[in-house]
Amino acid sequence: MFAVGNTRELILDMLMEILEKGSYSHLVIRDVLDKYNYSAPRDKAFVKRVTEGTLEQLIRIDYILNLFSKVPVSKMKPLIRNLLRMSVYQLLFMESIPARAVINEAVKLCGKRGLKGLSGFVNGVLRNIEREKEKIPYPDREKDQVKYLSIRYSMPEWLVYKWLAFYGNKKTCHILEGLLKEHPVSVRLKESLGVQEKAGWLLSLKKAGVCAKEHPYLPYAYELFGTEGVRNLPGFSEGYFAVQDVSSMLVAEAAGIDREKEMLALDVCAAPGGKSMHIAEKLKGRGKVIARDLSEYKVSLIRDNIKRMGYTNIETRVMDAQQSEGELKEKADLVLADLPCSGFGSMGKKRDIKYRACQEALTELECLQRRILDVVWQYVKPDGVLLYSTCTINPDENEHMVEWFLEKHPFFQLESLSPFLPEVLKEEGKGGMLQLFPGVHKTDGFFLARLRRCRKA
Ligand SMILES: C[S@@+](CC[C@H](N)C(=O)[O-])C[C@H]1O[C@@H](n2cnc3c(N)ncnc32)[C@H](O)[C@@H]1O
Repeated sequence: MFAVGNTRELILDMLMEILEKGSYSHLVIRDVLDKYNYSAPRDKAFVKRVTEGTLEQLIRIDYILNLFSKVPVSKMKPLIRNLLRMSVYQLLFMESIPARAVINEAVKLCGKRGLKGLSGFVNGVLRNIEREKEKIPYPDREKDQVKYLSIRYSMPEWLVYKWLAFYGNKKTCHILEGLLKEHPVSVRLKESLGVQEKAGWLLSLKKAGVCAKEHPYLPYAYELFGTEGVRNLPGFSEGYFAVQDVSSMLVAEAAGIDREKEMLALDVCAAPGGKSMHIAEKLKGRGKVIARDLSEYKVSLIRDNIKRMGYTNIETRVMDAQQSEGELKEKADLVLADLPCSGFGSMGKKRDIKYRACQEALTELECLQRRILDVVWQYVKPDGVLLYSTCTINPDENEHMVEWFLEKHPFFQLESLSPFLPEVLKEEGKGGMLQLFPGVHKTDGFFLARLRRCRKA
């Protein structure tokens, strides 16, 4: 079990791993919480909150540190800069923790990690911030809106600039606010579960201190509050549920599966298998899903999930979606192209995405998306459906990508998503594309388009 002292040490190590070594935050946090699952829920909640919060508010925290420290954040020793960052997060955003405790623990940790000589510096910077925290001068919104929003919401300036240009002031502010709101874990409960099994699951979650709320969009979607990790929850190993954002669940809904007909669905970028499994479930054993991904490792993630959830009608394959698989030409009733993307829609859960992104990487991703789309449309039978989706809110990867595709492949047509969507989204999906935004919709940011192949090429 970890206690207060080493709880903070653990957070420091996690931040070093994520911010200095480049590991993915959601994986680091998940692995640590799984490893220390036996620890007190309060300690686990603290570790998660401080680590995620520090990442979420990093730009604002660094801005403040640069105001109060003679040494710029970029020139500090990595251990010191991350110790200061996590301490500033606690001073500014966790009122329930006495400032004295935050500062003392930081000074102690500094010495424990062999940097006793810098403990005076750490002490001084944190004390000054604590004293002045109500009077911190932020950039003037009127004079420099981009800078103001960037620091206020800890979003890189180039992204704020891009979103203001695409979406305007009001929507951009909604998105920025939405990304900073609490993001509970959402899960898809197997629709095939009986009433008693479902009631038993809800009860055992309650006993485990987890509050499960039905999501307003879909009856089998639940949001889980008060959990620091899902793998140890009741029902996980039994395969009762899959972790999936509600936006992603809409893809299998949009597939419009006719349970009377056998069908072949092909998911060309399927790992870890969330949408493939959901489609397999909707098929109810009629027909098959072929779930492909780029590497053996990625496909092993799909296999693990299929095994846990108990689906039998999914076949997995390692395959680069840029390569053509001749035997599948015009064979699939449904092709799902849930492509690698910038992931801006899931920044609320994967808090380091915003710091990793850059325009060059976006341009590369768009080229990859075009190359994949240019191959995978061929698998769609005449009269079959191609679903294109991303978990981003970047129009170049979404609406503009669909426009590009339709121009090049005019034998596809957008088809209304409305018949497949929950009531509140029907209007927005009627043109065949649906863009969901954090802070505007009750989901992560996500894009979906339904394209019908009208004839042969
Ligand atoms: C958005 S994720 C897919 C999520 C998945 N559909 C789900 O619902 O669980 C994109 C996937 O594309 C895969 N990928 C990236 N490049 C690929 C390529 N050239 N061919 C096939 N898969 C690729 C990645 O490994 C990643 O698993």
